[in-house]
Amino acid sequence: MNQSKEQRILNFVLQNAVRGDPCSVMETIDKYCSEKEWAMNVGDVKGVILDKTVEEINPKVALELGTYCGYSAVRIARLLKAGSRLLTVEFNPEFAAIAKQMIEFAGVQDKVKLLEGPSEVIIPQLKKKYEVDTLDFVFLDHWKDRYAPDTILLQECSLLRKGSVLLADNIIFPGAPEFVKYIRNNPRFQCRTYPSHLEYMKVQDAMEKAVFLG
Ligand SMILES: Cc1ccc(Cc2cc(O)c(O)c(C(=O)NC/C=C/[C@H]3O[C@@H](n4cnc5c(N)ncnc54)[C@H](O)[C@@H]3O)c2)cc1
Ligand SMILES: [Mg+2]
Repeated sequence: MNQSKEQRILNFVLQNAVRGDPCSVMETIDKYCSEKEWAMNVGDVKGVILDKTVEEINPKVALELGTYCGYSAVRIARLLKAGSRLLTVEFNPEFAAIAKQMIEFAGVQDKVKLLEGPSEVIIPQLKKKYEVDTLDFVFLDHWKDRYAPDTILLQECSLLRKGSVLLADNIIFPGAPEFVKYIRNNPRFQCRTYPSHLEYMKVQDAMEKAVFLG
């Protein structure tokens, strides 16, 4: 049975990246996806916006929705201080298995907990089952029509506190119109748009940062 693109990306990392070196893993994925097969990782250009946001917040507890191959999980986890953790949610078992291997190869497994299942099921379990009080940072990069409902769900589950920061990928391409409408008109969020480019392409994209005001 021929391999999936995601399996080919993982194999390329296992054969070409330096084990235990998160930057080497990110660079290797970016190299493969810009030269051989495009894939929907946040990538090296928007990745800098992600890095700056994580460094500014220095989150103790971070949540990622949509692990995919684990590129942004590695990217975020490499910046987390000792004792901080990233919970990343992925419902596709094949992608979850690939991401798990990617995270372990990068050597950030002690900071990352991969939760397999749909965000709408996992989010309501975060407090009791995963011992979360509130989230300092949330990276949204899953199906774009889930951004708004999951942002509402996070609030309903009291997982956001004054100052919690959401960062959403793909505000322009593929776009998340319901989310943008919801968040920008919402007095409980302070929003800012970061124009950028789609990963590995000369296509306009943007990220939206939304700070919960409590
Ligand atoms: C054809 C085409 C390709 C790519 C683009 C451009 C483009 C560029 C980008 O940066 C993109 O992020 C995307 C994009 O669609 N991302 C969706 C990413 C989903 C991942 O998250 C997983 N997932 C999806 N919903 C859930 C959920 N509820 N609970 C748990 N996991 C979920 C999936 O299992 C995938 O692992 C697209 C435009 C058009
Ligand atoms: Mg994306």
